[in-house]
Amino acid sequence: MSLAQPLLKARRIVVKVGSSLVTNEGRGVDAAAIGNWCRQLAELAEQGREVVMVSSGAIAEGMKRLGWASRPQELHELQAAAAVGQMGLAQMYETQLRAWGMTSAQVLLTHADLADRERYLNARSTLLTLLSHRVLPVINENDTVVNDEIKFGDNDTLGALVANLVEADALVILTDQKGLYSADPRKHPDAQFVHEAVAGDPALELMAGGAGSSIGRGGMITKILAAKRAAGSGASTVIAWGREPDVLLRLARGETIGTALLASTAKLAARKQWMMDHLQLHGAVSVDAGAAEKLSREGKSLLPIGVTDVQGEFHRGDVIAVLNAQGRELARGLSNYSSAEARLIARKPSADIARALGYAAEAELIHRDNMVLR
Ligand SMILES: Nc1ncnc2c1ncn2[C@@H]1O[C@H](COP(=O)(O)OP(=O)(O)O)[C@@H](O)[C@H]1O
Ligand SMILES: N[C@@H](CCC(=O)OP(=O)(O)O)C(=O)O
Repeated sequence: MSLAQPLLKARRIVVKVGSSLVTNEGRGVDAAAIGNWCRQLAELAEQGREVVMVSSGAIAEGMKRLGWASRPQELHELQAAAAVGQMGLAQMYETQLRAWGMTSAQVLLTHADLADRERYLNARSTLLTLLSHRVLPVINENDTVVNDEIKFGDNDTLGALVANLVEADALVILTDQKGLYSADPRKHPDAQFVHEAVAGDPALELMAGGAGSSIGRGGMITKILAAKRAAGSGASTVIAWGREPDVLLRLARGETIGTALLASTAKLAARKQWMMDHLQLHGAVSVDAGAAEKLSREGKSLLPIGVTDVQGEFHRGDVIAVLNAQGRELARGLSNYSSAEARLIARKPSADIARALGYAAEAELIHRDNMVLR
């Protein structure tokens, strides 16, 4: 049986690295390890792939800089450590990526940012814009502003949410083990290696234990759940050892290293299903026959020029219906503009949006990737 190669054809990839790898088990930001991944990231970019990095390590690095031997219990102490350590992380990625000719950007996110539809769309647009400029975003949780309830808690979950956000084709989780075993290999040296499985298979959750070191947080269970979440938007996950030589390049060449957790649904179908299940209607726009034809027959985005009427009050990021001249619902999707803005730009060419509003977000009122035909 030949094994799947989730990265071989992946165009957009999210790579997550854990604290113990990034900080060499808490000894401090590991320049050699980060340099190694950055070299590979630059080569992937050279191949025309878009990569987003999700890196942990801020708390571990901050603790080292502050001279703290053990991890504090107090949340604000952890947040302070993260603020200190994030400087070192960002500096290291910036320096190493620049050495390989890459421009990097720092993005700090919280759960609340992605739960709020407007901020979700803003984060998505910013990340996609960075990628379109061939900039490599380096993401971490914004530890300064999070409390227990709204924390991602572990960066595996953040990696999966970013994969959903940018509609990545694949998520790579680099850790201190070769992949998933049938039980925690630190406690069960005879555990069997899992080469491939379907993401979301409940049997996987029984195999996975908690963190193996005092540095990492989530352990294998959060990686299994992250793979399930990433599969929700059609991305397959690979869990692999971060110190495996040329791990990213070899995965991209189709080598079967680590554990592949495969998404069973296609990317766009999964995302659209998610939209249908989660979002309620906030308003509607009527469109002319030309726009109706473009949407229904050609699967195109809805541009403001085709909009003849705007109904209800909605915000950027709300779901609205698209109606034809007879009032039949053709589609629904996420609006890039509020109802007030939509009224100002209706019937106008997209080139006039900036003049009408004083700024332009997107050329489309609803992008086709954010739209489901009825
Ligand atoms: N079934 C399993 N297979 C592999 N590793 C496991 C398993 N169950 C628990 N673990 C533990 O998970 C650890 C990796 O998680 P963690 O320490 O949080 O790393 P990271 O910092 O990379 O997120 C491994 O070192 C291992 O001890
Ligand atoms: N934002 C925290 C993330 C901690 C965390 O999730 O670590 P890990 O389980 O090693 O990915 C930090 O940078 O320290």
